[in-house]
Amino acid sequence: MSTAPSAPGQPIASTRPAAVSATGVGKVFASRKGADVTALEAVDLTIAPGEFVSLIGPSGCGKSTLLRLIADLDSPTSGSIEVFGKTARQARIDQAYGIAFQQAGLLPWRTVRSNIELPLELHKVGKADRAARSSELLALVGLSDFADKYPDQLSGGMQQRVAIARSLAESPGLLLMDEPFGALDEMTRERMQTELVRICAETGAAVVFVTHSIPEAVFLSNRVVVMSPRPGRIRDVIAVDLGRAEGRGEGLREADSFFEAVVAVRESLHGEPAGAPAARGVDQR
Ligand SMILES: Nc1ncnc2c1ncn2[C@@H]1O[C@H](COP(=O)(O)OP(=O)(O)OP(=O)(O)O)[C@@H](O)[C@H]1O
Repeated sequence: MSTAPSAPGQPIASTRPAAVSATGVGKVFASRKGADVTALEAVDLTIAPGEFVSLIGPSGCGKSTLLRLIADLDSPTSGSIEVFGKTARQARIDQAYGIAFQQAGLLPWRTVRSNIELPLELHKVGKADRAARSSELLALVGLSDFADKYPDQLSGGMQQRVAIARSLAESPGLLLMDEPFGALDEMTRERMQTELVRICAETGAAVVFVTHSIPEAVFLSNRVVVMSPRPGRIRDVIAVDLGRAEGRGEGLREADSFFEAVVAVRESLHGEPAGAPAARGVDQR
């Protein structure tokens, strides 16, 4: 995947509509007591089809709020959001994206297969097509042997893989993920990251990924969006070029390029001036 955005917050060049286009987005939560909370201010961000973008920033800086606005689970107070050239509302109606959050959110009384098939069932996809699609997805996330198990018979990492398979059921061009690996142990988390890179390469989905983990953001992303403390604004957009999915093995986590990108994101988060020596070799736009 190409990773050469043309300007801060701008996507890689493409003639297709952007996966996400946020322009001047602000969000104020009104309070009855008069102490309104400005969660987001003047957020401009364009994400290209197939691009993986992480949002990172201090607690309460508005990462989840931005994701919820893209998903049309809430509305911006100012500015606008488009998903594949449609309003966020229309994109939701058209099922233009899949969602995966920290809790896998599986239905305990349904098998793994029928959890994955749920969105298809809700959209009246026929039984045979559902079965074919869920078999494909089970293979994609490496759970073919667990199709008939129930969620409580799976580990946390396996449950997250089911949730990811479910979010991919309708072949969305965009995945919205809010700390999907936050509850996993470190080893499982790293394995899941490797799998997610592979799945994204195979499906071509763009991803907006909220995380608190700098290494996770760097390992997964084409660009890391660093947000400032509340009111959340985009402080920096750091392009990361760690190569194609096939090359992102475990060794990459010990490579200089990985380390340099981690340092660049860390320094940006801590508010150090762009262009600090440790950020050399990483695009700091
Ligand atoms: N429904 C709401 N009503 C009022 N305030 C809200 C609401 N949702 C979020 N906020 C406030 O907006 C700000 C941003 O919250 P948000 O959950 O987006 O932050 P975050 O960066 O995702 O935080 P964390 O990293 O801790 O999950 C916070 O101050 C939060 O208290």
